[in-house]
Amino acid sequence: RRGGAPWGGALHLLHPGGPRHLHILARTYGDPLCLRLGGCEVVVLSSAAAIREALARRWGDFVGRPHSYLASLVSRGGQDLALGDASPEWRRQRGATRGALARAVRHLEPLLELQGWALCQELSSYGAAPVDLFEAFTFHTCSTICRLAFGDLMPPEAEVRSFTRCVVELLEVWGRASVRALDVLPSLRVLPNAGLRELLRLVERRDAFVESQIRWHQVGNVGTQGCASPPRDTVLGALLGGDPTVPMGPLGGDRLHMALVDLFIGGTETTAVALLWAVAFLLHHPQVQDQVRAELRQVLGPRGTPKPGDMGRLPLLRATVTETLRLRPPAPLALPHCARRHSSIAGIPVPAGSIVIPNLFAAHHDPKIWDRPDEFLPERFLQPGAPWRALLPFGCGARSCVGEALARAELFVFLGHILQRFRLEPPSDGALPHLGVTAGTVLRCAPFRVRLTPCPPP
Ligand code: HEM
Repeated sequence: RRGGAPWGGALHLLHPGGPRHLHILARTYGDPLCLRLGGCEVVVLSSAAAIREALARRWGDFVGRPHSYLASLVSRGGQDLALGDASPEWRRQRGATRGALARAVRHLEPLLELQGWALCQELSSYGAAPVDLFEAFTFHTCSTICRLAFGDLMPPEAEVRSFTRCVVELLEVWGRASVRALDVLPSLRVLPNAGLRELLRLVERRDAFVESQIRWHQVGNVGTQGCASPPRDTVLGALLGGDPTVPMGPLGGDRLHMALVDLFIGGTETTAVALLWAVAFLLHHPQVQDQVRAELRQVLGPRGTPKPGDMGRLPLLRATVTETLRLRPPAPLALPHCARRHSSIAGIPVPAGSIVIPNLFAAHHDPKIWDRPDEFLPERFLQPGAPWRALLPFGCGARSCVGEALARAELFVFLGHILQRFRLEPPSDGALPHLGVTAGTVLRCAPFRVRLTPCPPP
């Protein structure tokens, strides 16, 4: 409808250009863009105004998630916080998880200090050799969630590293075209599928790790610092009912299991790729690196380190993180929503059952809102009147990201620690990272290497 996007346009949805092609389609055919795919209405929203209208103002109409064969297989029949449809059980699961995270995030400062320090120690160990930082970043974002979830009773490092690889591989295998095809072409489900077998093997490994942690904490062990399990101020402790102030708790069974799983799946790779994109842009813009480092030195002195509460005092570091999230939102198409009843967006009728895709990538590149939208300009967020409301890397409304505060704090603290300790330089052949985007649930950047040169003490 609206502009009558041809069937050929719909094929772009499945094409590995992903969000960028949807963005071009929206510019050509308008917003919202309505397509018919395999008998289903798909509505793509490409402006912040339309996304806010659907997900925040009319949240009750669009709070659902579409049914998916694969999502159901990996989430114990849809008991998932992120992919489960809206129901009273889901509402309780989301309320309890948000409450538990919000409580744990209040104690974030020492935890991020420790994790930021450990990250820089690992980076120091690479010496002057150019390195790909993907593995280090995913391990430290996953460890942060482990510390929040399990406190000082978190599993040993080797186990967390192996679990991190499992979480990353799971998203990679799930995103393969041969596996995704099972969602749209049911007839393929009767054929053997190597990707699906691998996906189910990874789900088993993921579940074994999470289940062993829940069991270990339920029986009331004693941690290295003598605290009884589950510690009240951890996410798992609060979800198990250790904290009566957490609303809608306690959780149990599959809902508890899948809530924990979602913290790891939702928070590991997204946060790590945001850090990687920040490093990639800073390699292209060494002058921004120098300015952020100067700000860190001036505000924190020679020994201070950035804390989550310093965002107001370190506006350029914060703006650098924000500009990275604008240009490369780690979840470029968010997660699909489903219309629970007949509704409308921007005056266009949307039938019940339609799939609604918020194209955050397009909204963040909208030339009507953003001046020079394709350029990395952190200073745009230092100016009065910057269009903050058009920035939606975590979505908005009733299904917005539950880990937003944690992710923002991690990105700010980790990037600050790295820039205080190291100059980011390209390898000796001068090769700069490729900044192009590819399709996928998570917006990965092409692998690149960086040299980490220790900064001389001020
Ligand atoms: C830079 C990092 C992150 C980004 C950009 C991001 C982005 C998003 C987006 C766009 C959504 C979908 C919103 C929608 O459906 O409209 C989402 C959902 C979600 N995120 Fe994040 N996220 C990040 C980090 C995290 C972290 C650290 C956690 C937890 C520890 C987390 C847990 C979740 C969960 C559980 C959901 C599902 C919420 C629901 O369906 O009700 N995310 N996130």
